[in-house]
Amino acid sequence: MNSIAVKDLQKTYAGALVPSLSGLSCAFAEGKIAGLLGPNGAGKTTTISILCGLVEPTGGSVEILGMAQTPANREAIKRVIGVVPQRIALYPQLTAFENLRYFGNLYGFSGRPLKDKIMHHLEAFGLEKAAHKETGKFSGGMKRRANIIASILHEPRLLVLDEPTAGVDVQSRSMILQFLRDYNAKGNSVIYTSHLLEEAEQICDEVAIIDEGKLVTQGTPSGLIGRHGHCRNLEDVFLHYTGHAVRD
Ligand SMILES: Nc1ncnc2c1ncn2[C@@H]1O[C@H](COP(=O)(O)OP(=O)(O)OP(=O)(O)O)[C@@H](O)[C@H]1O
Repeated sequence: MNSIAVKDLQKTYAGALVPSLSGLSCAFAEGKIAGLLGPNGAGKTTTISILCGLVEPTGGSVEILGMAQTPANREAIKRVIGVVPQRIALYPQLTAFENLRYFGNLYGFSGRPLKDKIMHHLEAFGLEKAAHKETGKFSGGMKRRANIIASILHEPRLLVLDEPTAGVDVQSRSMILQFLRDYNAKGNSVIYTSHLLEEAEQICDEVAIIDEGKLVTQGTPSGLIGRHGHCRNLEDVFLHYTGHAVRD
């Protein structure tokens, strides 16, 4: 089974002159860590927003863990997918614990089991001492780690993260990457976006490079590097396919 499969995905935002996605097709096998890579404006966030049902595509089809993304499957998909957005989705005036209790309640958890679950994750992410601190007072790395916990309370089989390691220090990044490896080792699928190609090369079983709303290539990092004699690493592969011109 695939973790996700999108076919001929199209998206033109209301009022936009050019499409953000123009026929994107790609699929990742279940149980892998997959990277969705591309330059600024390639359509990564749009794709992720469509995968998690926040943005309606203008065309094409989406399957999540074998389920077509239809209104009838919305609830079933919500139970198996966890989404960590690029922007921090926490209430700054609430403590970490209060934020996580709120998100846990949304998934139907409450009482002692929810409290234990929250404390377990806070500890795993090195945030137990900050449990009762307002998240507005957290550092960038602490906010990112708490943001991830909010998305895994229901133990989704598929975790989708939009630039989870952007702008965090080395320690938080290392903790987040180890978490992704451990979460994947339990049999869960992970799809994530990043501009850090060295990181993606290390952590991803498979990557898809997209540009201008289309797939340009897909494969394992070593397979893609080996395909081109002049490419020493994933960054060389990325530049080979997307060029050196800067993007708006
Ligand atoms: N809400 C929106 N309304 C109009 N255009 C949008 C909207 N969101 C994104 N776009 C446009 O769609 C295109 C793809 O954007 P998207 O954010 O999906 O790319 P991205 O690959 O995630 O880029 P980045 O690496 O900069 O985050 C861009 O041209 C962007 O300006």
